[in-house]
Amino acid sequence: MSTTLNATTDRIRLVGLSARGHHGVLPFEREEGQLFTVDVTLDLGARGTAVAAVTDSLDDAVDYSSVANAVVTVIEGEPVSLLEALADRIAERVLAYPRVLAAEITVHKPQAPLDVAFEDVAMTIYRTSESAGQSSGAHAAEPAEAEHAPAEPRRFTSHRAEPAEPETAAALGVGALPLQSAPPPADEAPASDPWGPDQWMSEADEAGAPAPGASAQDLLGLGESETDQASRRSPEAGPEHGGAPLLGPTDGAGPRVEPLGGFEPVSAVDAVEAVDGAAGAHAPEAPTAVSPEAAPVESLPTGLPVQLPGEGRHRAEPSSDTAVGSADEPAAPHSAGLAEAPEPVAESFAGQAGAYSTGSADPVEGGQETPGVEPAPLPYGESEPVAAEPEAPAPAPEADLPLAEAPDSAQASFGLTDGPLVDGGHQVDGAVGGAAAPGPLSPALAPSPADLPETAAEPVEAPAPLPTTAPADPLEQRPGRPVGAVFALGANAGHVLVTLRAAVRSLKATEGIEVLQVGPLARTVAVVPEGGERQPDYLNTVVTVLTTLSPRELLAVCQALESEAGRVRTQHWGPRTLDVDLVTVEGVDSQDPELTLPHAHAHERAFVLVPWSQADPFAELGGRTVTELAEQAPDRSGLRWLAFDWLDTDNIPEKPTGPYVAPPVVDEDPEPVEQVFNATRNEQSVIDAELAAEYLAGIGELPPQDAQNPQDAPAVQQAQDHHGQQGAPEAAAPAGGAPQAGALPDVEPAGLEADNPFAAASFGTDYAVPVDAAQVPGQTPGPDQSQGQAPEPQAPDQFPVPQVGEEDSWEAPLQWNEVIGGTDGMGPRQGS
Ligand SMILES: Nc1ncnc2c1ncn2[C@@H]1O[C@H](COP(=O)(O)OP(=O)(O)OP(=O)(O)O)[C@@H](O)[C@H]1O
Ligand SMILES: Nc1nc2c(c(=O)[nH]1)N=C(CO)CN2
Repeated sequence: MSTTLNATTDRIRLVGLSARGHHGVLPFEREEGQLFTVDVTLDLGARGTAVAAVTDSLDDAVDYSSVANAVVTVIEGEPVSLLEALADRIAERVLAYPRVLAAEITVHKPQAPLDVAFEDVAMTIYRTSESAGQSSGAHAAEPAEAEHAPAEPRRFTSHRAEPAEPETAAALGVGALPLQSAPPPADEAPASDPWGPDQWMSEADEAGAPAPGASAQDLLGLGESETDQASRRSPEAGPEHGGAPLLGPTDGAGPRVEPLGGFEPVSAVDAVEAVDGAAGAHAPEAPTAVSPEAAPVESLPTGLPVQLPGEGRHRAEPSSDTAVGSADEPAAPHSAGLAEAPEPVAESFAGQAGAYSTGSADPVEGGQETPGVEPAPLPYGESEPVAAEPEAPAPAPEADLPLAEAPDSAQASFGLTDGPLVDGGHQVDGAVGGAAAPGPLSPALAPSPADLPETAAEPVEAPAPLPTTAPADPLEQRPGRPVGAVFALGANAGHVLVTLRAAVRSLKATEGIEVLQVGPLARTVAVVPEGGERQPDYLNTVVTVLTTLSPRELLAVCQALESEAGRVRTQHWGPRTLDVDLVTVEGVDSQDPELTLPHAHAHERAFVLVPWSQADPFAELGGRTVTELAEQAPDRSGLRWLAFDWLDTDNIPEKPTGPYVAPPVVDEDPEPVEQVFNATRNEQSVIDAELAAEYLAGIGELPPQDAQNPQDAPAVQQAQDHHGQQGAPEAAAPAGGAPQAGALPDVEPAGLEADNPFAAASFGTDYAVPVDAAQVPGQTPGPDQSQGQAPEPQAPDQFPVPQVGEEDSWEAPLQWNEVIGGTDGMGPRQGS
């Protein structure tokens, strides 16, 4: 196969078309997806743009925006195993456009699961239009043919430059234009495709786009598999590496796999170039991103040791039945400077959609939502685009009502019903479910018992029947569309690793919650109240989600997870088998002591901020980036390591050592909770409504029509029960003590041992000592094991400074490493 790509042909180049795809050989690639970026050079032949140049009409041009969307649709479409197959499908798609004589496709897979540091894997193929080849052989776009183009301009001005109109191109006489050998379907996404395209990324999913699906011929013999690639020690060994210039002729059957020096995804529009100069413009640009695998440990703010992931990265790991997929993040550039930088979920939650708007069919920018249109909910995995052109009447007047005045019709289309109302922590009896439709998340997020470890917490149950009345508590309100939320998890007693894994699984299985990202596991020095007893290191992580639950329901989820992990509250900031805090809920600001949002201390906790910044590099909190906050957090030096594959492998760094701390035992009766309504919804903070619309489109749902209806608000019964039993005492107490950013204590590190975990947390020294240095069996002080108790908590009127103890006082205690980790369910050593 020859090429028409040369300096004499007109070309359109789209660079950095990025989207999340689920292509790959490995199961996790199929499940979790990853970033793919595509560069496309369309060869229009010699003077291929001459007609459009004269008419200045899009009808006579190749609509690059349509091409861009078609490419993204392929990326997001049916998963394939090999880059070869993906590139071929993209080539086939773009070659179906009239006037496109040939195309060079480069597919970047910068997060490919290689076991070596790398920046990118890129495969380039070059394909000519089959018809071009047939009609004019290797010279599909001879200048002589192109010269006919301007001769009859009136004949083609009425044609749109879309696929499936080959006659249009033929009429132009601009080269030998391709026949439409692969007429595209109107709907590119297979109905059963569990990774159906994000609606907002495929709005130009036009009828002219060709069908995906490479021919067997194309799929055969086009190079090695990604598994083979991954097994090599270097990606340079591709079959055709290093040969042809990128815009020069290549063997159409021979994709290239190139290690590139990085790339910079850019928006399709910005990136489009009408390349009319010489070849060579395809040189890799200076990298602005550091791939996770390639990033040095030193790139982390704290310089802490990092366990590089064995499979490239760690993201949310959907359980086998949670492959919703459609809420995956859209194209987004990599973050820079992070040792592990999974692509951000659609947007940082601080900038997401106005989910707490009135919720009743409120229109969304971009026409993603269709007020009044209520198609039947689709099962997960089915992709039904949200109508782009609403046929329904304008939003009802009540859509603009304040939240407290939201109509009672709100819940219907979400179907998140059949649960008791969480009414400030008290179930309202007599509730009746309002909607029969299943919740949009429930089918896909239904727990799989097999997925749960032995000690896994049970998934939070589906909401129960609904009451007819409820207080106008903003925290009770379910969002009008899925919103972002962030959970922080920490544990330092019991089987910590098992517990945290179980908690993540439970979150994934919780109805109304879709886990987007699971942060790395961070081993952190325990931050304890000033004067408090030292504690073993924590393992911390953060989970970002999309949710349709109300803030109080999310708090109930937190408490249910804690209870399922066997947590009992014996002291403020005491050792715990599991602590789950709700860090943020998009659009919600609350000073309610029972549920303060954002969490009162999150902005100053490196053990929250660092995993969070890794899970969502673009996250913001209080107007500052989480990354920045992490760097300034007083406990930042208490980070010992990060592990990114912690859900998938036991091959994590050294687990915390020190005395085993038995889970505390409850010793007090619950007290009633005094409900305080002191929350607001800050709709001004919500700037991107499309994310949620895209999410809903992806799961085959429309936004709820009646999400504000408190009577339809469900509850998590299990969580509710736990809340009432165990959350009450502490919930009744003010959760104050949160300092303002910038008012943190300035503590000096003098006199501390570098490997003193408590000192490290307290005094901001750069703590990056090898883990072994901290392993001093029997030397780590901690609470009294015999009682599992620690001193009384101090009044939380200031940021607690981690306590620096005197000499270690414990003797030969059971080492935490012996009980903390593993999935074997082994309990603490007895009799030691
Ligand atoms: N954003 C929030 N997330 C979780 N709990 C919160 C939040 N805001 C307030 N609370 C209240 O805080 C109470 C105490 O929570 P918890 O026992 O987890 O505190 P802690 O872990 O000892 O301290 P911290 O909340 O500072 O981590 C809970 O009963 C809950 O009602
Ligand atoms: N390192 C670390 N320290 C803590 C943590 C935690 O999760 N990690 N949680 C606390 C109370 O929730 C108090 N201190």
